[in-house]
Amino acid sequence: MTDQPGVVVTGVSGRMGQMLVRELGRSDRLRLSGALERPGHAWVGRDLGEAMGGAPLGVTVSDDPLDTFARAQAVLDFTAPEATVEFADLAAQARCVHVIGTTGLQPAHLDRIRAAAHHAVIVRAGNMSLGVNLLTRITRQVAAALDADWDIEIVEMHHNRKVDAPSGTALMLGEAAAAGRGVDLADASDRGRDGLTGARRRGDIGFAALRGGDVVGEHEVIFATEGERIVLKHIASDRALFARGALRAALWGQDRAPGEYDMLDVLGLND
Ligand SMILES: NC(=O)C1=CN([C@@H]2O[C@H](COP(=O)(O)OP(=O)(O)OC[C@H]3O[C@@H](n4cnc5c(N)ncnc54)[C@H](O)[C@@H]3O)[C@@H](O)[C@H]2O)C=CC1
Ligand SMILES: O=C(O)C1=N[C@H](C(=O)O)C[C@H](O)C1
Repeated sequence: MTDQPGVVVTGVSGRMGQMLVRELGRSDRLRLSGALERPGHAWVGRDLGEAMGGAPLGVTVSDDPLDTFARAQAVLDFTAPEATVEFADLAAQARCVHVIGTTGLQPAHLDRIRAAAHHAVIVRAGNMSLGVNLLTRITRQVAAALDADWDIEIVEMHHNRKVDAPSGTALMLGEAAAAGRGVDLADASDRGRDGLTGARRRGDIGFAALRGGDVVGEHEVIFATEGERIVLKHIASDRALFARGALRAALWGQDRAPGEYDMLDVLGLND
């Protein structure tokens, strides 16, 4: 028996799920205690290591969240919005730290997550990397220093399997720019221009999403005015950095008071 916190990885066959398992294998502070996939998935009932094409890990892939969460202290969740809100309820019941990386969450999903956070620790971020979280701080600062003569555009590119747009990261950067400017993103956001759109509205924060190939994640915040542009850019070239951020959040959340936190809290970048 070990006193390292036990961790469940949900969506374990996914791009992030498998990366989380690899990073847990390297950790000497957390141990993999369970693996979850959706009911009907081919991996359910199989040894996780073998399903991943390697040596047995002694962990059987389950489709029963209640049972796996009951034997864990943390849940690492990079799945899909409907799954994530169900896991938020169940992880809170089991008093597990729920680390949510899932993006594409709509207001109703966010309300349910907020309710679950009354009972347990939830760390949620559209991007778990240090670089992007720092970039949100820089974006807020630059936006605060410039007036609306500077147009703000956020451009992101991801792999061709991504199902949500704009990315969670782009929205985090948009929120940061809006906060710096002292406006509400919901009022200022301009998404998906097409056709005869008319001229750009002063003060808008524009979003553009590109999809192609195997791009892990690239984000640019562009501040453009007459005669000059400032471009802030982050490039993620390895999903391991998101996984390492999630493990750090799971550890940070142990023994913390219930509530909803983000990676700025975990990284000590919140003011
Ligand atoms: N916050 C961050 O740092 C990052 C967030 N993401 C987000 O994580 C999510 C997943 O991304 P990927 O791994 O690329 O997707 P993916 O499609 O490769 O994996 C998702 C997995 O979730 C599983 N799943 C869906 N419903 C489930 C359920 N009810 N129970 C158990 N498993 C279920 C699917 O079967 C699949 O294996 C996306 O929302 C993505 O935007 C991705 C990378 C970094
Ligand atoms: O789906 C992805 O791959 C990613 N999703 C997150 C997002 O929506 O921003 C984080 C990262 O960019 C990769």
